[in-house]
Amino acid sequence: MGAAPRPLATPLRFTKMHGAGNDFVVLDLRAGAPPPSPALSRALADRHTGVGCDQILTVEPPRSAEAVAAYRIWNADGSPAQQCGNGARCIAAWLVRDGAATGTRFVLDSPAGRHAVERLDDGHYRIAMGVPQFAPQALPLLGFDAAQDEYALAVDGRQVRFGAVSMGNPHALIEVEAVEAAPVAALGAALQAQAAFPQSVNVGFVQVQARDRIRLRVYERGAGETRACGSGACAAAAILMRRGRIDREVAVVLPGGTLRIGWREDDAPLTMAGPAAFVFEGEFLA
Ligand SMILES: N[C@H](CCC[C@H](N)C(=O)O)C(=O)O
Repeated sequence: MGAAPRPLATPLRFTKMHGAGNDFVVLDLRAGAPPPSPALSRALADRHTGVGCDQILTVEPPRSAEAVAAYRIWNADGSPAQQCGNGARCIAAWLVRDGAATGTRFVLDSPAGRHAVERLDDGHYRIAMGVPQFAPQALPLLGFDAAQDEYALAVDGRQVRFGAVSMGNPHALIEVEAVEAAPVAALGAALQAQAAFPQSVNVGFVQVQARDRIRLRVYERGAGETRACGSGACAAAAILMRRGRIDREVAVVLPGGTLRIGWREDDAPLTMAGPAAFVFEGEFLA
């Protein structure tokens, strides 16, 4: 029998949550504890030896006078991210349960900016996710000077056509006939590896079913395919709305659930509404 694992000097309390199946470990750092190191993020995210999650979310003191709190995001591979739509809804629900957020409307700060939050009657949350940025430099996407409805790159000898937008984090979008048949992992990883995406990219595969309903799968940067990607749903809707392919209110059907995106006009913030669920609380000892 080997020696027992030496537990952490002080157990790390966490809350396990998910938004439409995209799952998170939430850490309360409002008392000033440092953010998780990449190694700790990977240890927490490990689905066999850790808690298991797609991303780690931290709750932190607000950065602006209007906000009740700030949040930050680390992917399962330990890399930081500037935005997480499903995570924003979970942070909102966490702050309501904590008592720090009262009423039905409050503000959160994220690395991507400031977000108005609305608590909805059905327990869902609507988040203002900011104005989509189509300039290639915003992702960054190298090799293109100005925003295009569609880009093309040679990937493993094949021309891949995609849309691109930043929601604070980078997104590429490929239209497919049927999402269940899409080469999500193979093509997602291949596109992420392109030099044109120096900070990698989240890769969405979208099937337009109607002008108010799309199906989406996302191969996320730093996590692989997730059951839902909130900023990915925003990105897919923004790209398809800008192309005139869908209306300005759309249901985005992901493997883990459905999100509702609205974007009334191009220079207005895009909004995303959907669920946030608590799963369990615990102490991480490893
Ligand atoms: N993988 C993303 C971060 C998490 C986004 C996703 N989980 C969401 O709900 O928006 C990135 O590296 O930009």
